[in-house]
Parts: sequence; structure tokens; C-alpha cells
Amino acid sequence: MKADLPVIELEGVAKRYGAVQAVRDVSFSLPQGARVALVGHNGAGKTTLMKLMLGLIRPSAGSLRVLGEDPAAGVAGARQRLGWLPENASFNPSLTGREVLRFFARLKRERAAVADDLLERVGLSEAARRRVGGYSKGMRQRLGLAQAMLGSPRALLLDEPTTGLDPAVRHGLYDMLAVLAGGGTTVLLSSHALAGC
Ligand SMILES: Nc1ncnc2c1ncn2[C@@H]1O[C@H](COP(=O)(O)OP(=O)(O)OP(=O)(O)O)[C@@H](O)[C@H]1O
Repeated sequence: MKADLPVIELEGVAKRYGAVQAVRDVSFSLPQGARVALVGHNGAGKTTLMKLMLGLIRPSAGSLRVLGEDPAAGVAGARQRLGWLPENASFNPSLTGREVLRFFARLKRERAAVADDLLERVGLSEAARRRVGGYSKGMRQRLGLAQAMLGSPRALLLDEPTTGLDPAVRHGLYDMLAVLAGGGTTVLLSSHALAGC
């Protein structure tokens, strides 16, 4: 695979749900290590764009490439090289952060030790044995980020990861994303407002 291949590439992408035109004529290209925000009002089409990139839905027009492949082409395709934090991700509140992340690690065929390393990277080591039901919003978002980072994805798609976070926690998250992008991970996040980025 060529090193300069864009990680994510969209060309004239549109998506229609029946009568609703959710996305129209979107084109962009994200190289390795890019850190980009999709900013738009409620219903602007941010989540739709992420689902298209993940291959969960197909475009009505245009084309998408993730590392040169059609993300909707198959389960073993490009989707496995993306990490996704869905909007309003929620976890079983009766499990500890460690149990949650180890569960997702098994789904991604990662070792438990990888999950424990990620908990440390997102600053949740000390809280790892506490139940998620007692986590703050910022702690849950960091757990979600760790879940998205399992499997060493080439790109992270984070759907409104900063909603409900106070400025200090938000900036802590940005610092973490800057480090990841510096290491070559492409980071795409969505937000309602520029102030949220
Ligand atoms: N499965 C669906 N069926 C029908 N319409 C849909 C579906 N998913 C999204 N839409 C519509 O597509 C448009 C874009 O929705 P989308 O969720 O992508 O926007 P968004 O920018 O992520 O919004 P928000 O900021 O509120 O999360 C909206 O008008 C929405 O109602």
C-alpha cells in the first residue's frame, strides 16, 4: 500500500433517506495524521457522513475510499481499520471500566493487556476497577475513546465526543487527540459548534 494514499477520501458524496437529502456533494481527502472537525447544526449530516465512511450505509451518489477500499465492500474490509466513538455511546453501568474494555478487546481479538494499556493512556487506570455507572461524563467519554482506539485503527471517527464536557476535560481530550494525530492516526471529530472543537 502506498504511503501517500489518503486514509479517507470522499468524492461527490450524497446520501438521501427517502425524501430527506441528508448529505449533498461532499468531497474531501484526509491524509495520515490529519486532525479535522466536522462542524454543523443538528441534522446537518455529520453522523450520516461517519456512517458512510464506516460502510454502515451506502451513498446515493459519489464514491468513498478508506485506505483505497470501498468501506461498504465487506466485513473484513476497511472498516476494521477505523475506530468509531458513536454519539451518546453507553456502556453497561454494572461493569467496571476494565471489564467493559476487555469485553470490547475480545471482540476485536486484542489481548486483555492491550485494553489495560489503553485505560492507562486515557487516564482511567485508577478508575479501572470502578463501575461505569459511577463514572462522570468525561470518564465515560475517555472510556469510549479507549474503545475506539482498540485494534490500532488508522483513523478515529468521533461523533460529538465533547458534548457535555467542561472546558478543562474537553481540552484534555484535545491534547490526547493531538498526541494520537502526532503519532500518525487520522482524527475526525464532529461537533455542533466551533467553540466545541
Ligand atoms: N435512518 C434515517 N432515516 C431517515 N432520515 C434520517 C436517518 N438518519 C438521519 N436522517 C436524517 O438525515 C439528516 C442528517 O442526520 P444526521 O444524523 O446525519 O445529522 P447530524 O449532523 O449528525 O445531527 P446531530 O448533530 O443532531 O447528531 C437529518 O435530517 C436526519 O433526520
